[in-house]
Amino acid sequence: MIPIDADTATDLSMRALNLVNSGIIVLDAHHNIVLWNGWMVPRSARAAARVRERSLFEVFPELRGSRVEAAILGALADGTSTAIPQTESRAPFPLREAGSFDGPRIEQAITVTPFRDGEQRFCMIEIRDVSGTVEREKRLLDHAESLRARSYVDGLTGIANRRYFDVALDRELRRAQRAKGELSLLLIDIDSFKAYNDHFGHQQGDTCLTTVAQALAAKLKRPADVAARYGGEEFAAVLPDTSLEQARLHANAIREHVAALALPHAPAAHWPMVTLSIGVASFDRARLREVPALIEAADKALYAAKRGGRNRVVVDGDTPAA
Ligand SMILES: Nc1nc2c(ncn2[C@@H]2O[C@H](COP(=O)(O)OP(=O)(O)OP(=O)(O)O)[C@@H](O)[C@H]2O)c(=O)[nH]1
Repeated sequence: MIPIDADTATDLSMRALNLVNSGIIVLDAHHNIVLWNGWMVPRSARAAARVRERSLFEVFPELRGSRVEAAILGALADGTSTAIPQTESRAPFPLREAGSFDGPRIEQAITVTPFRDGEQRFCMIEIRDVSGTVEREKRLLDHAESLRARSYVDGLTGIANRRYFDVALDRELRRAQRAKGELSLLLIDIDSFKAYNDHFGHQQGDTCLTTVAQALAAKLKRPADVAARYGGEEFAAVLPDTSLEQARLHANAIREHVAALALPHAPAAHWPMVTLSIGVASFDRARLREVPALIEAADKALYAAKRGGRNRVVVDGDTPAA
């Protein structure tokens, strides 16, 4: 091995420092820059010769009052090391992708480490580019968010699915119980849908389901109202702050709206156009205070609407249809 003298070793150290894949700045006790490595040059658009012996806060005045300034003061005064993760202070140094003058700032993770040379104090600032990590994190969060949103949406009709309905009904029922409020539930079924499928085919059946779902959602105007596909050709609506009689009116408006679309039905159906039967029940402290009882009451009313001839609304407590 060829022996290396001290000067050569220093020269090699400097060259290695310029190859490091993060920003290295060394400051003296007066915050003046004594070292500015090669990584910093294209990202700050400042050559080492232009910044050496100048105060860091003169080169980057915006660092005044920042977490970075506090860390530097701490390092030079008390010898404290500080790590500033990107989550705490995203991009304190105005550094950009090499060659880009107006692009977004590089996301930065920063460490400030004090050291001494004899009596003299220094501190080293290391800046790592964590933009890739931040971007990946953001993509993962976006992906998780879209999965969560999709897991609550019915794939065919685009309205809320059964899972969302269960969550919403449970939440609204608890709220009604707590606040002594009102809450109504509609169970909605497309009449003679088997005949529709048999006559027009399953694909047109799917289109019909989507049209009805969208018409139902469009009739529910309050933000807290929920229209959901309950299963198959059955839908449900959760209507907070709505009494039984108000819910009857809503249900009739929905029924009339869908009948007025005049979607042609199969010859074997009860009515010449696509129609709905709707059962209505409301939260009732004495009798219908839990989800299963409320659903059962709405389902019984729906069954009565079917027996009563379809294309009608039956409300829990109405005289049973003949
Ligand atoms: N096209 C399509 N049809 C569906 C879907 N889900 C359920 N159905 C059909 O809906 C029909 C429901 O039929 P039934 O439960 O016998 O009731 P109905 O013919 O609507 O008669 P009533 O409810 O008594 O008026 C069945 O033929 C199911 O195949 C779906 O996602 N797409």
